[in-house]
Amino acid sequence: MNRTIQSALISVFYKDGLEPVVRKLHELGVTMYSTSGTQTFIEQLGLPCTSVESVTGYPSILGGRVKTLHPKVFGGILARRDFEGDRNHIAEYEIPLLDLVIVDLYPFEETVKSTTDDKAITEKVDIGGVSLIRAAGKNHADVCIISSRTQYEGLVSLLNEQVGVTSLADRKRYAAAAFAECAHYDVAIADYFNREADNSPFQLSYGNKQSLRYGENPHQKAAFYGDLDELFTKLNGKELSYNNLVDVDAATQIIAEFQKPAFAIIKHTNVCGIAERDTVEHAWEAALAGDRESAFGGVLITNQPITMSAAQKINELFFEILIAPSFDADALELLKTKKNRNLLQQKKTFFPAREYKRILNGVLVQDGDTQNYAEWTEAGARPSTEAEKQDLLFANIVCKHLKSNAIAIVKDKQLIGKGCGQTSRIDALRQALDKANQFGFSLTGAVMASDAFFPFDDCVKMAHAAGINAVIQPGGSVRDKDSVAYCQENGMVMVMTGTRHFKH
Ligand SMILES: NC(=O)c1ncn([C@@H]2O[C@H](COP(=O)(O)O)[C@@H](O)[C@H]2O)c1NC=O
Repeated sequence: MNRTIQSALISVFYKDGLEPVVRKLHELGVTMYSTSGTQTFIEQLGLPCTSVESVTGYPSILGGRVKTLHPKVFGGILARRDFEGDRNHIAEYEIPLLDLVIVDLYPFEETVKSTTDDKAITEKVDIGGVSLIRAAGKNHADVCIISSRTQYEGLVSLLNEQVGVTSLADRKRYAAAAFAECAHYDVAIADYFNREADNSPFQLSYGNKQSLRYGENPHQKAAFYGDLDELFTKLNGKELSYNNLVDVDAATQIIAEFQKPAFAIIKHTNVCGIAERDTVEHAWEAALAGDRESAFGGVLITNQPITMSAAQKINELFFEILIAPSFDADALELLKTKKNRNLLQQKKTFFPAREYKRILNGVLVQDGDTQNYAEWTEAGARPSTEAEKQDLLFANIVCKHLKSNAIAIVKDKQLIGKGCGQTSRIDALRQALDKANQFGFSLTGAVMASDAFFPFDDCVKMAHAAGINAVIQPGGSVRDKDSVAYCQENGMVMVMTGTRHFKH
């Protein structure tokens, strides 16, 4: 059933973007009712607006906590136009019918992000606005609900096209969005109030659906829910794919660990090249040299601005995505010459505080792996030298970002060999040694990191035979003493961290 909009209740927190809407409503002869701040805004535009107070006969009380919460407002929204009983009540209590409700809620999530003041946050729990949205959504048979300022443009187009008339399909679509808005808002509130509760339910609500071309494979439908614009500015390239996003996530997490100039190359979420150097250009060269073969088609990330000299070298490689905090103008121009290449300017570092994973018929939730090591116990034949310590720290971080079982071999802050996703630790080491040999790296003076303890002394033996003399691992095996004894007897450094970094 079509409905002509003759009256509207408008109560919005942010007034920006509202002007074209109220001008259009005025042009259509719609009677506008508003709460105080919104009324002032509309009147300052020179448009007539009736206060909600004049409808309810009450002033806004308790500092605005109660302003629209009144039968004369909710009666006008909830009344079923084709119910005689409802029509009689409307007439008897002189309730103005409301055909359109426009609400923009108090910014609860923004307030949580901007302050820790519990009172200020609690005050931003919108009561009246949510009630208006729910009421109008429920009575979508007669009333149209606009529940977010992101819908203003669409509403103006609709009012233009249909000259102030809404169809049932329009109102249903807006009602669906309205209930989603309320659900999202309530999840944010519940999350805040349950942040320290042990038995809090697991609930997540992400708006901003972005449909993807497909999922991990072309036959899988997929979408991303989140706000990429908060993290990146896209400077060039085609739409990011599902697999691209997964790799961008892995890339941003590993680069967040480095303060000095570093460059990392990611393939299928694993880092295949990474180095720390004095400049971005040198970091790039060293990262690439670590595994020139795997780097092809990779996702590249650095924590430094991309200079022209770095761009000229990066430009020689076929890659999918390059992420950097900024790009020099000439560097950007050069890199943009390939139109499908994604260039992302990272606005802020990102490391997840919580991780989620669907398993069986539920969800696993855990803290992000923010810790690098709990202790630094030198258990080998001698303590590590300063240079070894730097490489051991580096290797430990790299290993943390590889799929288990993982081994990382590092020399002079350059990853020269890695083994990951292996079903045995010794296989991971074999893979890492093969990689180092493939590119002709000498292993003398290199260090080795393991994401979890050595169950046997076979890994330290194999590493030693290859020329590696410093090892970092969490420890914790019932047979730790075998590996430790071997290191002690063979002049090797062995650091125990007490922190395992499984990544399944
Ligand atoms: N308490 C109420 O009766 C009430 N009715 C509407 N609001 C909110 O008040 C805001 C608009 O207020 P104003 O027009 O005074 O700037 C909107 O965000 C709306 O969601 C209310 N405030 C919070 O609950």
